[in-house]
Amino acid sequence: MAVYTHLGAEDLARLIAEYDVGELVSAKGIAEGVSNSNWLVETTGSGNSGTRFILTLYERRIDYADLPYFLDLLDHLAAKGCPVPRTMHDRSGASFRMVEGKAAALIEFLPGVSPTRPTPAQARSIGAVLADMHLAARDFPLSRANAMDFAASAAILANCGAQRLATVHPELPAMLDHARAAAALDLAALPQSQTHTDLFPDNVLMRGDTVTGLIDFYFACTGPMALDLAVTHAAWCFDAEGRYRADCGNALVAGYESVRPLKPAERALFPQIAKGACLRFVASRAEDWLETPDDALVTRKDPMQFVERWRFYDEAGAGVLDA
Ligand SMILES: Nc1ncnc2c1ncn2[C@@H]1O[C@H](COP(=O)(O)OP(=O)(O)O)[C@@H](O)[C@H]1O
Ligand SMILES: N[C@@H](CCOP(=O)(O)O)C(=O)O
Repeated sequence: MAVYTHLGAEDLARLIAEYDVGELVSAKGIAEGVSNSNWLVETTGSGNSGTRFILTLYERRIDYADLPYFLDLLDHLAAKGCPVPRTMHDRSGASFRMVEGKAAALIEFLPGVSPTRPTPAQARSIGAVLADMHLAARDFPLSRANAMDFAASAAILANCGAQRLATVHPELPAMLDHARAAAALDLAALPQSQTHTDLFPDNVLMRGDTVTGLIDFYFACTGPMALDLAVTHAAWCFDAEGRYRADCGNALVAGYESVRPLKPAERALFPQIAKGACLRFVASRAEDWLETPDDALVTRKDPMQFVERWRFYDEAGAGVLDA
C-alpha cells in the first residue's frame, strides 16, 4: 500500500490547476511502493505536456532540501536521452509544491512494467542503461552525499543493537562486525558520478528487453559508480530461492562495460563493494522490521535475503566478475 495521505477530488483539481497540463480527468492511488503516496493522474493535456502523470506526495525518509537534487537530476538525464521521467514544473517554474503540509511533485508517466524474474537479456539492457546514466550525469551541477553509505549502514545496525537484531533472526547480529569492516572501505579514489543506488527491478520499467523507465531516484547521490553497479548486481542477479544467477550477473556487467569499461581498481574492489551494498539493505530492512508496527499496511522486506547475498559475495570473492 502506498497512499498514506487522503487527497479529495477538489484538492487534486486545485493542485493540477497549478500546472500547464490541462484539466484533471482522473486520479487513482497506486498500491505499489512503500515510501511515498503515489497517484496515477490523467489530464486533458496541454501543449507537449502529455496526459498521464505520477503525482507523488513525499512521506518518509526525504529531506525536502534534497528535492531540487532529485527532481533536477531527472530533468538533466531526460534531456540527455536517458529513460527517466521528466519533472513537470508549475506555472511559477517550481518543481515541487506544498500540499497538506507535504511536498508534492508531478512527474511524467512512463510506460512499461517491472520485471519480476529478470532474464539475462533484461539484465544486459539495464547494465547498459545504468552506464549511460552514469556518463550522462557526470556534468550534473548539483551533488548530494550518500545518506545510506557504508558508515550509515553500520550505524543503523549498531543502533538496532545485537539483542534486538537477534529477535529478527539469530544470525543477524553477526553482520554488525561485517558492517563495521565495510565502513572502513575507502572508495573515494574510484570514478564518481550521480548514482541511483536503489536500482531494484521494481524501480525499472521495461517493455520486453528494452528499458523504458528508471524511477524512484530518492536515494540518488554523488558517489562511486561501481557501488551503483554492485547494488544493481545484488538486486537483479539472484533467483527467488536466493541462488546466484551467473547468466544474469555476467550479462549485467557485460551490458555495463559495453558503455563504460570498469577500471582495474573497480574490478578489484567489486566483491567488497557488493558486500557493503548488501549490508546497506540488511540495515534498512532490519531497522524497518523492528520499527514497523505489526498492524501497518506495509509489507516488510526480509533482511536475511541480503545476508544470504552477502555470504555469496564473501565466498565468491574476486571470481564473481568472472563466474
Ligand atoms: N514515472 C513513472 N511512470 C510510471 N509509473 C510510475 C512512475 N513513477 C512511479 N510509478 C509507479 O508507482 C509505483 C511506486 O513508485 P515508487 O517511486 O517506486 O514508490 P516508493 O518510493 O514508495 O517505493 C511504481 O512501482 C510504479 O508502478
Ligand atoms: N529497495 C529497497 C527498499 C527501498 O524501497 P523503494 O520501494 O523505495 O525502492 C529494498 O529492497 O530493501
